[in-house]
Amino acid sequence: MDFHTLVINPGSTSTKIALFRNDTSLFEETIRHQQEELKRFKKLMDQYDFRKRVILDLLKERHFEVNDLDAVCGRGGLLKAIPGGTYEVNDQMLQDLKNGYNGEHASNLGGLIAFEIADKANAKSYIVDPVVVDEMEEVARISGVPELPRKSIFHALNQKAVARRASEQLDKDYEKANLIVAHMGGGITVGAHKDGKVIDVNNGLHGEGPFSPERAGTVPAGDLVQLSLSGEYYIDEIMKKLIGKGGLTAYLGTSDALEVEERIKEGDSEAELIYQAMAYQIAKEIGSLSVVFGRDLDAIVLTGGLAYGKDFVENIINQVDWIAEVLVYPGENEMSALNEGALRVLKGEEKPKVYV
Ligand SMILES: Nc1ncnc2c1ncn2[C@@H]1O[C@H](COP(=O)(O)OP(=O)(O)O)[C@@H](O)[C@H]1O
Ligand SMILES: CCCC(=O)OP(=O)(O)O
Repeated sequence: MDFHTLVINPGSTSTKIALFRNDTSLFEETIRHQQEELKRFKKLMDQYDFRKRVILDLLKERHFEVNDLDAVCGRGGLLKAIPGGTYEVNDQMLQDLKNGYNGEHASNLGGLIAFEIADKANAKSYIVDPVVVDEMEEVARISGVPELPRKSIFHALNQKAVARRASEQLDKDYEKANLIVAHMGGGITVGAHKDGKVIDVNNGLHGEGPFSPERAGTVPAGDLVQLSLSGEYYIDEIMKKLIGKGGLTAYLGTSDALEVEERIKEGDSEAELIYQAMAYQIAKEIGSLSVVFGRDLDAIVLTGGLAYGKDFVENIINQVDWIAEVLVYPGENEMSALNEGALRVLKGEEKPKVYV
């Protein structure tokens, strides 16, 4: 029997869509959204109709009938912290995605849009390895302020998929490998994968780790408090400085690394400094996680959209290759990882987990 699965992956700077027949990709497309285009939406949920329309228009262009779908699998979402796996979308999940239980991120739209499209087609809807997968060790949760424990919010789906690929290349079981994986996209997360678990990782959403094309990363905490209380900004404006309008966007007015690279080629020294600083912060994050493994690190893995940037990647490698071998997998494997998660359930090889 053939299973047709539509995969939906809303990211901070793009909407990715793919259609699979069993494990064969029939098409995959990335629609990049300029800041200008998303700026008109005040809240994430305001993007719902826009992102759904993008997906449905594309299916129409490809002459694919929604009713022929067996499943729709979305990337989700800022739910409660949960173990990895495939979850069927249910009412509790819809509610938590809508309310942003752990905050706002484009992937909240993944499960919601998947459910609506699947519901109309009488198909199943799932999410796989959402950004809240939490395998952190207790020692890594301590932040220094008891009311503010560190949280595991990261590119779980791609980090896990790429870590498995790297382990295979190293001829090791993922469950026995020691890896540092840096996912470098609209957000940037760097995770310590030990024996198949991500035991430490920066919270890629809420102001921790390297700055990214659209996020601030770690900022001086006291100064942030002062700025927040200065009376010059509403809370939403401060949050936007951390997520959405931080990082490259704040310094250079764009989240598009290709544009930044173009500007550097044309001699823009400000663009060069900021781009170098982003590479420097990623290298420092990798360096700090390396102590988790002592001398037993198998490899450092670079992935995500920014890993296509040759000079950018070279810059990071030059700073960290003394620590361990560096493997580079540009882009991400999220679409096939989502499809595989749904397919395992559709084929009855695995039971879907229930979100409560
Ligand atoms: N060929 C490329 N060279 C350098 N940077 C690239 C390339 N392709 C995409 N990028 C950059 O990668 C970032 C987006 O990465 P991606 O993983 O697609 O993000 P997300 O899924 O978080 O939206 C953007 O800054 C984009 O400009
Ligand atoms: C850290 C949560 C996942 C994330 O940041 O995804 P994008 O880079 O796609 O925005």
